Amino acid sequence: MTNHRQALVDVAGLTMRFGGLTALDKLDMQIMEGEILGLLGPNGSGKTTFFNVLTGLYKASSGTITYNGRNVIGQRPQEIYRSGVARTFQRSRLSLPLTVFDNIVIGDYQHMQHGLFFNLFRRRAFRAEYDAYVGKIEALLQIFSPPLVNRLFEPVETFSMIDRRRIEVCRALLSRPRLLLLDEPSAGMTHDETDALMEDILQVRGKLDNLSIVLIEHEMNVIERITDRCIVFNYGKKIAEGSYAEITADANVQTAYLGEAA
Ligand SMILES: Nc1ncnc2c1ncn2[C@@H]1O[C@H](COP(=O)(O)OP(=O)(O)OP(=O)(O)O)[C@@H](O)[C@H]1O
Repeated sequence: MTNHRQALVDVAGLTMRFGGLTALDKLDMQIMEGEILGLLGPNGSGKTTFFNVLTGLYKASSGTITYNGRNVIGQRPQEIYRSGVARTFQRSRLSLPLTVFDNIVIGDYQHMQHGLFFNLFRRRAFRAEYDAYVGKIEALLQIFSPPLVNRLFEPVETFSMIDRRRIEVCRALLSRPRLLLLDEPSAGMTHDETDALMEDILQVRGKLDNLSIVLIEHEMNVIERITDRCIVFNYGKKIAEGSYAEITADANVQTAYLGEAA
């Protein structure tokens, strides 16, 4: 961990309106190279909207997100993905009857030489690309979750919840992103499963050089354990920023959470 990190992403004046609702309100923030940044805030505070704008699913009403020296606002999701931003979703996007291999490859179809359907249905003709994918996926699973390597061609529906989550994270990592966005990876898992998944994520960060991770998470023990820094949203604004200890001691953060519970 170095103290002189560069900003990988620079967000300035980012505003996202849905009709009369302002989901992101003149947001200024940075994501630093190699950090694990926790994104916190009450329900509806704009966290997922931020991911959706950063990955090109929504076009911001105003403001900029500078990544790789370019403003991503207005770029298509595929362009942003190809430039190294990958994500997981709050709800699983796995196709349960398909194998681990197929699910992971589908996630990367934008990088494929011959397009998704060509590859899925004409595998023999494109053996070389197929073999390269098997090799890449095995290498990734070996880093992330070695027991999954031997189950590459089993359907996802036969896997536990935590393994499914691992598969989703591997799918996001296949493109070797510089920035990985994880939307509530602990959702639906037990404490033990969550602990194990977080351990895996720390392992991955240790092995994939300079990967930045932004984690939306409600489990405070997860945030405390794996983040280097946290940012707290409330009503689409950044209300606090700092270490876990700093943000949990912050009066504005306490009010935002207590206000929600009241
Ligand atoms: N596509 C949309 N159309 C209209 N309103 C939306 C849309 N997406 C999000 N919103 C609204 O924007 C606000 C922020 O939602 P968002 O999902 O970003 O919050 P969040 O912090 O991720 O919440 P949670 O922790 O519940 O996932 C909410 O009021 C939500 O209803």
